[in-house]
Amino acid sequence: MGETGEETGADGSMVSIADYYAGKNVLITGATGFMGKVLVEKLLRSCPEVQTLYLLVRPKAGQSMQERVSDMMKCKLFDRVREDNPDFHQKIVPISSELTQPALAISPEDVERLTSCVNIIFHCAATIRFDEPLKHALQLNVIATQQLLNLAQQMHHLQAFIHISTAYANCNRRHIDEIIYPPPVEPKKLIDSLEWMEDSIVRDITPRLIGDRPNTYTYTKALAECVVQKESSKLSIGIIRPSIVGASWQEPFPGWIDNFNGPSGVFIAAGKGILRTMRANNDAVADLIPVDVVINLTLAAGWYTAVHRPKAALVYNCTTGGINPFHWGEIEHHVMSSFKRNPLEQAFRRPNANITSNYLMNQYWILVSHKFPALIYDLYLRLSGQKPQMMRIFNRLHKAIGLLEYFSRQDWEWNSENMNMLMSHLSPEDRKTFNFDVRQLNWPEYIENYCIGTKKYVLNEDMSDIPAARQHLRKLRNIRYTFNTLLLVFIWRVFIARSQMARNIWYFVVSLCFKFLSYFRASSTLTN
Ligand SMILES: CCCCCCCCCCCCCCCCCC(=O)SCCNC(=O)CCNC(=O)[C@H](O)C(C)(C)COP(=O)(O)OP(=O)(O)OC[C@H]1O[C@@H](n2cnc3c(N)ncnc32)[C@H](O)[C@@H]1OP(=O)(O)O
Ligand SMILES: NC(=O)C1=CN([C@@H]2O[C@H](COP(=O)(O)OP(=O)(O)OC[C@H]3O[C@@H](n4cnc5c(N)ncnc54)[C@H](OP(=O)(O)O)[C@@H]3O)[C@@H](O)[C@H]2O)C=CC1
Repeated sequence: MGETGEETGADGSMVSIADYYAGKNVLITGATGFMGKVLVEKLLRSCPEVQTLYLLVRPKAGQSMQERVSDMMKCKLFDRVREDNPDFHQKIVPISSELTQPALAISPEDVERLTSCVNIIFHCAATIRFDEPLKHALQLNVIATQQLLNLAQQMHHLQAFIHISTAYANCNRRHIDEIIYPPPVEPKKLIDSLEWMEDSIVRDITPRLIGDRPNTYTYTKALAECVVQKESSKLSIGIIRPSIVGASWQEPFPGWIDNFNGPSGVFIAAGKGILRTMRANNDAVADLIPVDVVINLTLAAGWYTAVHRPKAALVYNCTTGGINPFHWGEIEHHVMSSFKRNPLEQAFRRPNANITSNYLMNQYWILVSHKFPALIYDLYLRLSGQKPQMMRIFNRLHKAIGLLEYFSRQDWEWNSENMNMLMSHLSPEDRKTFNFDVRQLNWPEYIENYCIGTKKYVLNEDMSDIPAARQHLRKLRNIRYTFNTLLLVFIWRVFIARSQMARNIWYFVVSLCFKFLSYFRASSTLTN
């Protein structure tokens, strides 16, 4: 490990976060991902004196790493940085790297360059898929982390290594402290044993290995924490554990989001009127955390780790539930009302999703509100000479929500003392610039911006089209009324009009309703 971070400025006062990053060379993995992009943007905007950002990037989908990084910098997320400094791209140096390859596939020249100048590492890259085969998740989330740590140890001027984990790495526990729990298995042993196994054998034993964790993602993230901890005597390490990372709260502008992960895909499916039911506990805490909060905390933790050099790796549970709780029932309410005010274009049905913790109820609504309409719509498509597609969409949706339900049906308690400790070390100015105080978060406002963000930045829909989208919802409502009326007439003709007994029951029910109505009217006249 290289030199220490400067604890105080020239006047003896504690250096601010921006002052600390001034002149520093920063290495970032996962910079093309959702959180990585926000990290790069914030560093450039709020720490304008930072020297160079080295981004480990792989070529992908026919694009070279240079092209990918140039595209990334054109993104709307960087508008504010571009305004402040049109030449900001000069601070960014992409380094070709495929994290699943030996030595991360970094060229010897680049290794030389990195080891001689990097001061701080932010390790964001990971596979976050819940259905990732164990071998691949292990390769990327654990082995690549180990290789990055090996590289970090060769760096002469490294002051801090910040690893992004997840608050759900230990989701097999109800209460989660800011400590690294013993691993479910010794990572090295697992790596050695899986190496010679065929993929089909690994697939068969995966459920036994992951035990009471829901997927290979949380399992390998737990193993990665242990791998990181093992190096904490040689490096100054911080581990950030965010819960469910959502759209931005304030920075660089409210509601920025660029993917379907976590709740975003659920919100969109509900806004499009496709998703009508999902298993979730109304009263369970929905531990969403805005991406800008996570990034502010990450940068502050980088500063703290470099300046204070804690003896053991410090873990920061970055969650909202214990500080400013909000529940899935409330999320459902606000998401629905937001999409009614700001509808998405070309909705399949009017947005009306309900969550329930009851398995049978959910199955009933899947049948009535998902499969039946999909069947009718596919029939319509077939009859009009088009390819049926709705059932296929629902099957994919059911697979996705099936993987998410583990997280929406229960809640966890996270201790977040280190987050509070970190906040207490910031100057009032830094507390504003790198705000991660979620007590100030106004949930209804945040959810509204989140939903608008999915519309604008994920679906690329224009806000000026909202009147047309509203008109479309009115059309859908009229179709529903017409359909219900036709169904009632059909039921009457087929079942009631043909049987005396059914007619008697029908008249009895109708007269009971009338009696109830006149009683209700009479009693309300008396009270007035
Ligand atoms: C109003 C109701 C209120 C409800 C309240 C309840 C909400 C509950 C939400 C609970 C969230 C819990 C999250 C827990 C997070 C743990 C935190 C973390 O650490 S880790 C972070 C969390 N990690 C995660 O969240 C990862 C979870 N995701 C996965 O594991 C996989 O995506 C998959 C298995 C679900 C689908 O795999 P597969 O079938 O192979 O599909 P591909 O992936 O290959 O995508 C193909 C295409 O489809 C697109 N698209 C994708 N999703 C959706 C969608 N929902 N819709 C539409 N589209 C979607 C996608 O963009 C792509 O487009 P293109 O590029 O082709 O154009
Ligand atoms: N999103 C969330 O809700 C949460 C995320 N986290 C953690 O935050 C971190 C970032 O997550 P997020 O930004 O959402 O994830 P994304 O999937 O958006 O980004 C993943 C990043 O990792 C890179 N990467 C993946 N595989 C490789 C590879 N083989 N070689 C090089 N780079 C690779 C991706 O690059 P490429 O563009 O080339 O694919 C991308 O830049 C992860 O560690 C995750 O575990 C923790 C809690 C919640």
